[in-house]
Amino acid sequence: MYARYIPPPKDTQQSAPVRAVLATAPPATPAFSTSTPYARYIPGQATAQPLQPAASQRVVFSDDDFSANDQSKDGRSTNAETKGTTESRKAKFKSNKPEDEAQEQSAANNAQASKARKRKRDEEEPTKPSEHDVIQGNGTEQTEQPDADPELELNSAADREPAPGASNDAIQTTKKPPKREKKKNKQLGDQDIEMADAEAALLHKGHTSVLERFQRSLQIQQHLPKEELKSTEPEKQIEEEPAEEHGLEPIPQPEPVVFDESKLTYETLPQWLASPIRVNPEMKQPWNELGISPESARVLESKGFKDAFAVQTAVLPLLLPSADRQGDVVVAAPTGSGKTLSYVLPMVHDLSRGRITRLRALIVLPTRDLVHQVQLACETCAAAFAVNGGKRVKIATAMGNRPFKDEQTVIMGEEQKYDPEGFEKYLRKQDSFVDLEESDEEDDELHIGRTLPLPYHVISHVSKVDILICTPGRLVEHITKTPGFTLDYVRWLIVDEADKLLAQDFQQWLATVTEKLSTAKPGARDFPTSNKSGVRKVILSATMTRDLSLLNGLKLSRPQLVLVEGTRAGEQVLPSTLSEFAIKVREASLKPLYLVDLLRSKHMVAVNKDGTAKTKSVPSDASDSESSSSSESSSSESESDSVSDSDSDSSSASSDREETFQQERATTRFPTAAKFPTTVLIFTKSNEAALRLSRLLTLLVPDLAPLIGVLTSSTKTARRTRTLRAFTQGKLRILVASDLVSRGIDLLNLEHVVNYDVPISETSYVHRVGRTARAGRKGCAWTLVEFSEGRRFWREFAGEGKGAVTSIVRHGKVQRAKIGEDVEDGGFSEKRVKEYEEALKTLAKEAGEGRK
Ligand SMILES: Nc1ncnc2c1ncn2[C@@H]1O[C@H](COP(=O)(O)OP(=O)(O)OP(=O)(O)O)[C@@H](O)[C@H]1O
Repeated sequence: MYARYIPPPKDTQQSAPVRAVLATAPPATPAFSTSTPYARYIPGQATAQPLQPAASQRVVFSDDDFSANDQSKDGRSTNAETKGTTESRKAKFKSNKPEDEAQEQSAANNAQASKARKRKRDEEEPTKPSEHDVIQGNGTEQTEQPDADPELELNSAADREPAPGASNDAIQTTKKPPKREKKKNKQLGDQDIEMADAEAALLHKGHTSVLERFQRSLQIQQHLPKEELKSTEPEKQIEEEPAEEHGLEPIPQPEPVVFDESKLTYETLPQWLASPIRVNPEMKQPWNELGISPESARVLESKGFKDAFAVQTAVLPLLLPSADRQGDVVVAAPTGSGKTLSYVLPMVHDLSRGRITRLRALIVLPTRDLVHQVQLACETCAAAFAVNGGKRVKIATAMGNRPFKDEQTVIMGEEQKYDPEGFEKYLRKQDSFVDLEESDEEDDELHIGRTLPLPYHVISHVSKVDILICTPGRLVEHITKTPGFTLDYVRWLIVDEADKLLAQDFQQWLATVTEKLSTAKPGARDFPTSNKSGVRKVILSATMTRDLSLLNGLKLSRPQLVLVEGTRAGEQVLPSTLSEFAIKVREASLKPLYLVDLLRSKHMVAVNKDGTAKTKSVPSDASDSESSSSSESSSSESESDSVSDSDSDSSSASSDREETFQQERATTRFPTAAKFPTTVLIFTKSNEAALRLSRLLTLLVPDLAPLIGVLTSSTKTARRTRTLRAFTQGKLRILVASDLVSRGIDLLNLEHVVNYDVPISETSYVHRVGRTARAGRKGCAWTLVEFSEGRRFWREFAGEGKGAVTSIVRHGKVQRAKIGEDVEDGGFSEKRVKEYEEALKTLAKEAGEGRK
C-alpha cells in the first residue's frame, strides 16, 4: 500500500509542497470524481488547483509511507506525519528481529495487492462508491488516497479502449470525426449514436489521460532534480523498480525516546546510589594499614583512637591521596559510628602537607555545639599530623557566638606588601571617595580593611586559618562581608548532618558556596604533590537523604556512597548496641509520674562495664573563654543563623526562669552520683516543655534535683557548654532537652535516652536515640507512648503492626516495658497523684511570678 500525504485542505493547499500528491478528483470526469479516490500528481498546479474538502477521502499512513514521503522538502512535517512516524517507530520497536520484519512486509504486500484488486473492481463500477471512502478522523476530515494508483487508472482506461492500434484514430476523432464514422453514424439509430458517443468519450478520456501523463513526466524530468523526481511518483517507481533503488527504504530515524515513567525505586537510582560501597559494621583496622604513618597513629592512640572504626576503614582509602582518580564521597552511617574522624583525618593529613596558610577547607554544620565538637576532632588530628615535620594546620570557627568583627580578625589578617603602582591606585581611589559619615555601624562591623597602608605599600588580606568550621549562615556572612575572604584556595568542602543542611537552605548558603567553588583561579586549589585538583566534597549523615534534587545542589563529581552492610540508600540504621523500649502511658495527664517511675526503676542502671565513663569529646576550653569574653551578650541563645528548632518559644522569660532553676541546683554543688547510677537524656517536644519538665522533676524527686540539668535552644551558648561539660564529668546525671541536642552531640557516657514526647519524624527518632550506644558502647532508648500515639509509634517508628512502614533498620525489636502504676489495679496511688497536683500548683505559681 502506498499512501500519500495529503495536506489538510484549509491551510496547506496554498503551501503544499510541489511533490505532494493531490487527491482531488479530475474535474473533467465527474463520474470518476465523486467516486474514485485516485490521487494524481500535477506539477506546478499544487497551489493553483485547490484541494476539495475531502469528505470522501481519508489518509492512512503505512510505515513505508513515512519512510519515503514523510520528509517534506523543507524539513517540516505535519501532525499527521508525526503521528504516522511515531506509529512507524512503535512498529519498529516492537519487532526487532529481521524475520518479524519480513513477515510484516509480506503481510503489507498482501494487503496492498488485495487493495489494488479491490480498487480495480471499484473502478470498473465507478458509480458505486465504496463504504470506506468517507471517514472522519480526529475531528478533521483529511484527504486520503488509500488505494490511489495512477497506473491502475491508466490500465483501467486502457481496458476500455478497443485496441492499441485504434488509439490514434480515437485521438483524431476528438478533433475532427472522420467521414467514415460520420457516415456510419448517420446509418445508426439514435440509440446507437448515444452509445457511440459514450464510447468515444471513454476513448477520449483514456487517451487524454495517457497524454497528460506523458507530458507531465516530461515536465518533471526537465524541471525537477533526480531526487525530487523520485519522490514525486513513488507509486510508479515502486512498481517499476526495486524499492531499494528508489529511496523507499526507511529513512534512518533517531532512536525512539523512551520515557521512563517508572517510580523511583532502589533499582532506578543512579548507579552511585544504587551500588554503594558497603561496610561491615564490625570491621576494625589498624591506622597504619590505612596509610597513616606510625607516628601519627601513635598520637591518635594516645587520644583514645586505637584502631579505625568500620566507617573509617571504608572512607579513608577514598579520601587519602591515591593514584586513582578520586571523586566526592557521600557517607550514610549510623549515629556514633565515627563519621567525624573519617573525614577530619584525611583532610588534615592532606592540608598538613601544605606550606602556606590559606583557607583550604570548610566544614559546615548545623549547630554551634557541633562546631565545637568537630573543632576538638580537628585539633586532635592537627596534632597527629604535625609530628612528622608536617604543617600544624590552623583551625578556626565561625558560628555567630561572638561579634562579627572578632570572628573576622580571627579568620583574616592583613599584610603590607611593597607595590608602588598599587599604592598610587589606592591614593586615587581615596581622593574620589567621600566619607559622608565618619563611622557607621557597617564600618564598625567590617573591622578588616581599616588599616592604612605604609607608603608605596598595599594592604593584602590573607587567611589566618587552613580550616574553617562554621554554621552556614555565618559562612555566607563572611563570604559577602569580610574583605579578602575567598574560597579560591578551598580544597575540601565537608557538609556534616547533610540532610538537615540541605533541607533547610539557610540564606541560600549552598548556592552561594558552590558558585564560589566552581569559579577559581586555575591551579589555586592544587597541591604539587597531590593528584587531586579541584574541590573534594564529603557529605555525611546518619539519616542521609535520597532526594536527588537535594543532592544535585551539591554538584557532586564522581560520587561514591558508603553504606553499612545490609542496608540501602535512604534507610536509617540504628546502632547494633542499642536496645529500644516502649512504655504505654495509660493516663496522659499523669505522664510525668510514668517518667518518675522509670527514673526510679530497676532499668536505670549502668549498662556498660565502665559505667558512665567520662568522655573526651565535649568542648571544655572553648566554653570558658566564651563565657569570659565580651561576646556572651551577643552569643544569642537561638541558633538564628543555622538552626530552626522545632519549637519557637525561646523567650527571655523562660531563659530567666531556667537561670533561676540552675542557680538553685548549683547551691548543692553536684553531690556524688551514688543516688543515680547511670546517665539519662530526656527529650521533650519544645524548649518550654523541657523547662517545665525539668522543674517538675526537681519537685517530684527532690533528691535527684542536683543531678538534673536542662538544655534548650534558648540556653545561652556558654551555659549550654557548661551543662554538657558537667554531664560528661558525671556531675549532672539527668539532662532534659529539646531537639536541639538531638543531632550530632557526642556524649559518650550517656546510657539512656528517654523520648518523653514521641519525636515528630523517623529521622528525629534516629538522631535522638543515637545520642546513646555510640562508638560501640551499649545504650537504651525509652519512649513514653500515649494511647493516641500508639498506632503511629508502632507503625512508623517500630515498624510493627498492620501497614507498618518505616525506613528505620534495627537489629532487634522494640520491646514493651511496663512502668508506673504503683497500685494493683494498674493506677497510681492517691497520695502520688496528690503530690503531683501540688507540684503542678507550685509550677503554675512560679510561672506566674516569672511573668510579673
Ligand atoms: N577510631 C576510633 N576509636 C575510638 N573511638 C572513636 C573512633 N572514631 C570515633 N570515635 C569516637 O566515637 C564517637 C562517635 O563518633 P562521631 O561523633 O564521629 O560519630 P558520628 O558517626 O559522627 O555520629 P552522629 O551521626 O551522631 O554525629 C566519638 O566519641 C568519637 O570520639
